[in-house]
Amino acid sequence: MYRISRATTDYIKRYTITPAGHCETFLTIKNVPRPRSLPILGTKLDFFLAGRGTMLHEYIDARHKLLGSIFCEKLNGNTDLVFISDPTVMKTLFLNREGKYPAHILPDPWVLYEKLYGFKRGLFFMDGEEWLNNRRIMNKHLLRENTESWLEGPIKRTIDNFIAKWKGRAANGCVVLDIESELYKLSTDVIIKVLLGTNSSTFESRHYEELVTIFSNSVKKIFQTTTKLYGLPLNLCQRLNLKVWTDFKESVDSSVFLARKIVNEILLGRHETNGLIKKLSDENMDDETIRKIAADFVIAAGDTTAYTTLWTLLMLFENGEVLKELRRKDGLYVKYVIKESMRLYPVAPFLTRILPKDCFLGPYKLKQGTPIVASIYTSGRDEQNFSNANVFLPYRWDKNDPRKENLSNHVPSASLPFALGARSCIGKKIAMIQLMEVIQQVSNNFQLKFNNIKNIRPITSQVLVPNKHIELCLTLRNYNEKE
Ligand code: HEM
Repeated sequence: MYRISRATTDYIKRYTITPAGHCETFLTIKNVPRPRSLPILGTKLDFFLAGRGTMLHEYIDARHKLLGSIFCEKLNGNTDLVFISDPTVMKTLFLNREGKYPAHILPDPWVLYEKLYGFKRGLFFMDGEEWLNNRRIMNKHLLRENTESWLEGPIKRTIDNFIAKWKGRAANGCVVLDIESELYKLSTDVIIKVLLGTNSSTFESRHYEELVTIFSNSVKKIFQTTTKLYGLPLNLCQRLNLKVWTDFKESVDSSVFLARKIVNEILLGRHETNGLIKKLSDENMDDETIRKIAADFVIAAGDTTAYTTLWTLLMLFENGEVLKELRRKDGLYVKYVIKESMRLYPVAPFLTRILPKDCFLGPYKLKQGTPIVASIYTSGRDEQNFSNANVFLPYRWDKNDPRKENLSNHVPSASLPFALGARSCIGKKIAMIQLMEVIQQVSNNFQLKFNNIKNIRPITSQVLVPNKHIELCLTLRNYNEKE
C-alpha cells in the first residue's frame, strides 16, 4: 500500500518491470518528489519562516499533503533527507531495511559536545557491536515477557507517594501547580527507583527530593537550550562562545554530573539493592558502561514520559466524556486513552534511520547512507490510517467496542510512538506502567482544571511540547459528584 503522489505514479508507468521480475530501469532518489526551492538557498528560507524547526511537525505535514507519502528535502543542511509517512513503508524500514545495527541521526549539539569533551554517552548514542551487546542485556531486563513483574513494584510505589503528596497539598482546596516541573520530577524519581529497586533505603531523605528537583530542572534546560540552537551555525556558535552554546554546554555539564552522581551512589550500595543496576552488575557489565547507560536513562526518561502524561491530562480535560468513562471503567481503557493521546501527540514526532546498504524503499532504489525520516506525527493524523483522525477517541483501540464499527480506517502501525524493531524504545514498558498508573490515579482522585490553555498548540522542542507554560488547578475530587 504505497500512497504515492501523482508525479510518482507517472514515473512508475514510465519505468516498466519485465515479466522475469527484473527492473530494467528503476526510480532513484532523483525521482522522489521534492518541493520547489531557490538556487543556492534551497528551502532554507521556508524552514526559517516555519520557526527554525519549532513547527517542523506541521511544516513536514504540509509537505506530505502536497507531495505525497514519500518526498525529499534538504531542510537546513546539504544532505537530501527522505521523509516517509506510509505505514507499510515505515514497517518495511524498521523491520527489513535498518540492518543489524540500526543507525539514527543524532542531534548535532550532542555530537559536538561529545567530540569536544570526549564524553561517552549511553545506548541511544552507541553503535555497532557495542550497541548490540549492551542492547541485548537491556532487552533481557526491560522488554522480555514478565519484566513487568519486577518493574511494577518500584514504579507503583513511587506513584503512590506522588499521589499521596498531591492529596496532602490539595487537602484544603484548590492548589495551583507548575505541572511540567511536577511531572518531570515524577519521571526522574520513577527511573531512579527502577535503577534502585524496592529493598533499599538509599535516597530516602529530604536531600533526595532537593537533588531530584535540581536535576530535573537542569535536564529541562538541556531541551530548551538545544531548541535555541536549531538551525544556527553550531560550530560558529561554539567557537565564538555565544550564550546559546554556553547555556547548552552548562546544562549538559550539570545534568551529566548529577546523573552520574546518582548512579555512583547506587553503584556504591548495590549489594543492598534489587533494581536494574544490581541486575546489570550481576550480568558482569562493567561499572563505566553501567554509569553511561544508567545516567542516560535518567536524562532520557524525564521529558518523554512527562510530556506524554501532560498531553494525556490535557486531552482528558478537553474531552469530559472520555474522563467520565475512564473513571467508570478500569483495566485496559486507560491504556487506550494513552495510546490515543500518543497517536495525536507523539513526543518523538520524527524517527530517523540511515540505510546500511543500497535497497528499495517503496518504489525507489536508494543508496547506502541515505537518511530516512519517518513522519510519525503525519502518519498518526492521516485520515486514511485513522477515521476521524483529529478526534480523541480512545475506544478506537478496543477491538471489542461496538462504536468502533463507525471507524472504517484503523491502521495500528501508523502510530509508532515508541518506534518499531530492534532499536525501538528500551524504556517503553517502564513508560507504559508509569503512564497507566499515574493517569488512572490522577483521574480517580482529582478534578482537573488547566489555566492558560486557550489556543494551545504543540511545538517541536526536541520533543513535542505545548507552546506555552501551563498551570494545573488541582482539587480533590468529590466522590459524590454526579457524573
Ligand atoms: C512516553 C515515553 C517514551 C517515549 C514516547 C519514547 C520514545 C522513544 C523512541 C521513539 C525511541 C526510538 C528512537 C529511534 O528509533 O531512533 C526511543 C529510544 C530510547 N528510549 Fe524512549 N521513550 C519513552 C520513554 C523512555 C524511558 C522512560 C526511558 C528510560 C528507560 C527511555 C529510554 C530510551 C533509550 C535509552 C532509547 C535508545 C534505545 C537504543 O538506541 O537502543 N525512553 N524512545
